[in-house]
Amino acid sequence: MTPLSVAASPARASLIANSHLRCEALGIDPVRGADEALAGRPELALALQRNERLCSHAAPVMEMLFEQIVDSQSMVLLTDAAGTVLHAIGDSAFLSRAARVTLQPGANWSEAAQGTNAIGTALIEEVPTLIHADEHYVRSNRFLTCSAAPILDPRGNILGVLDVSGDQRGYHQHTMALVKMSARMIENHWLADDHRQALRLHFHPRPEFIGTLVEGIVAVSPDGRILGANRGALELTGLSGAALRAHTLSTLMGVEIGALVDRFRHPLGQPLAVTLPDGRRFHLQPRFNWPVWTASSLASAATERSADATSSALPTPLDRADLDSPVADLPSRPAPRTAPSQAPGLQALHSGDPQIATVVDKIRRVMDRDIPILLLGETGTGKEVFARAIHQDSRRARQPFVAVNCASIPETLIEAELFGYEEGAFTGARRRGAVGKIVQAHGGTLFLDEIGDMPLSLQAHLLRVLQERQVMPLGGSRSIPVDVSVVCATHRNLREMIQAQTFREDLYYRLNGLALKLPPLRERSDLPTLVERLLGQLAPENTPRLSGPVRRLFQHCSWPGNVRQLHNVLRTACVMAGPGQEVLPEHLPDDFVEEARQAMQAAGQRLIAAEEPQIASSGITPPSVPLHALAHQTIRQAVAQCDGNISLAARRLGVSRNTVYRALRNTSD
Ligand SMILES: Nc1ncnc2c1ncn2[C@@H]1O[C@H](COP(=O)(O)OP(=O)(O)OP(=O)(O)O)[C@@H](O)[C@H]1O
Repeated sequence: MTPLSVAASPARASLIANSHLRCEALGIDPVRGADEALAGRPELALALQRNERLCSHAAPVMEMLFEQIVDSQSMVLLTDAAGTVLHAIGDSAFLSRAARVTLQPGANWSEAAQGTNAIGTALIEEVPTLIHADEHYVRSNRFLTCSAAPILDPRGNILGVLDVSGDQRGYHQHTMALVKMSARMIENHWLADDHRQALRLHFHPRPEFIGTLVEGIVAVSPDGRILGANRGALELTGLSGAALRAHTLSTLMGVEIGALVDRFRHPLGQPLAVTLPDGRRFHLQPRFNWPVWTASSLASAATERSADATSSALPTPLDRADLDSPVADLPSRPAPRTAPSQAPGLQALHSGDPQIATVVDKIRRVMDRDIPILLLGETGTGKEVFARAIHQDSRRARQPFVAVNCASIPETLIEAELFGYEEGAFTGARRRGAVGKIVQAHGGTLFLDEIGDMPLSLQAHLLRVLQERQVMPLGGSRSIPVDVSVVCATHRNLREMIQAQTFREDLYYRLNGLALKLPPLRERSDLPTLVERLLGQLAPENTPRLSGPVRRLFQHCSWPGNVRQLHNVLRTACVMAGPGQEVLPEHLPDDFVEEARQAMQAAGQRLIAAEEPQIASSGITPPSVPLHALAHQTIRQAVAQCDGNISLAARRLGVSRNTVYRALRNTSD
């Protein structure tokens, strides 16, 4: 094959120059290269186990890609998000040349390990990257030409990199296009797998492009929320993943979900023309799983939606339900890397309250110093939001953030969930073995939510793992080294638990490098700023604003559910008021207005009669049983009404799943 010249562009030149500067700053020797050794077999086995899902989606695509480049002195490689090569296929003669520069499974091709190279530089720049011949920083790699494209999950997190590397004399300009298309194919498989039960809308400005690799795809829940999108959808709509997920089908495309499902009952229906709010026009064709998309599921979803509307960039109950799905629980699922668009950093949580400012300041001082952080506070005060922000701002941000809710996992399963188990340790569905959450968090952050609910019997095991930094899976004989930063949270008083001998003192001191209390919302002075931000996230375009009476109700509410409750109330308000409208008391949930009105009356204030919503006239007699018992009873009733579906019950009640689990456990009421 005749070598072709590599197209030079200012953008590519500056990308390479920046990468070379980074290599200089890292002190990489261009002659000797970096000292990075090839990982041993156990490490590679672990990386393969952690990325099993990525490998299974990528393998057929890699085979197909290799068929296109066969006999061209080159190879196809797949790496994980850290640049470790997981899988390689290629011409045998070239494979042995590549092995001389450790371009083989188990080797790390991050920039820090190999200097400027397509895989490592694509991971840093997060764009498809071509590095040709002398552009490689390390001399021994200069016989190569490499085209790499990052592979992203539907929320924009990097899963890994697909790369074609070959002899630089065989460079072909089409290789990069092939790699990009193949990476997209893997991403589309991933999206379809993540949202097997969701409605998927395939769209493009030209109907003949639907079904090709340039189409956009969005996954939609039965109540019309956008759950995820492929890269094509982001490019075609011009919206970020977070902005897309803040939409519903009707706010984005002006179509109601029921009408759409009805229209496409016939599988050969013609594509539907839709217009986005900014005037872009598309043709769309849905794909969905008929048994799941029955009229009744749509009807119940619609009922739910009236109380639980649009989603936000922050994790919503629906995101959590999605994460809790069997697909998401697959042990091989790599934990998401937190992308800037997905979780706010600490700065974004700063909204003018002095107590929050102190918390943020203290966290920044201990950040990246291997000091475990313990977050305390009432339910809904944002402990998990803070944990994600800590991870996002840490040097581990590109690695996994893995959250384990010790209250929601049955006691009998926590051990297997946390520590993993070897093949054969169990029978039945769990026969195959699984990587535990601690190993999944390797390199990143492990968030142990509701640590006070960790069974006493497991506390010693957890302490040993944290001290020795090694995990022994159940039924296993080999320990796995782990490096995790630990953030814990609880609403319980751990000191009292230590006295009652239900929490180990040694574990408490191991977890409590810095304990921080998040203030309840009623004590925060930044309510107006918080409201403004949340409204902006919930309805980025045409943000509604609060009327005077609603602002007064908000000021007097005691917010027992804290920021979670505020978020839920505003979400309902946005839908009820409509885009860009003023939020009036009648747009708020009745029970909330009732509660806030009583608080106002107690404070000697009244809403002006004209402003009072109808509910204001209902009288309430004080209950004859303790309030917490009533609350638990209500929760149990809601769970029964939702046929045991905890997420649904929590969503309907506007409380966290933890609160529901706690109420269920507390059978003494
Ligand atoms: N600072 C914040 N900015 C925006 N939204 C927030 C903030 N803090 C909390 N929220 C909202 O409140 C919800 C609950 O937050 P989070 O799960 O972090 O609370 P928590 O204290 O961990 O609650 P629990 O103890 O019940 O698990 C989030 O999903 C988000 O919608």
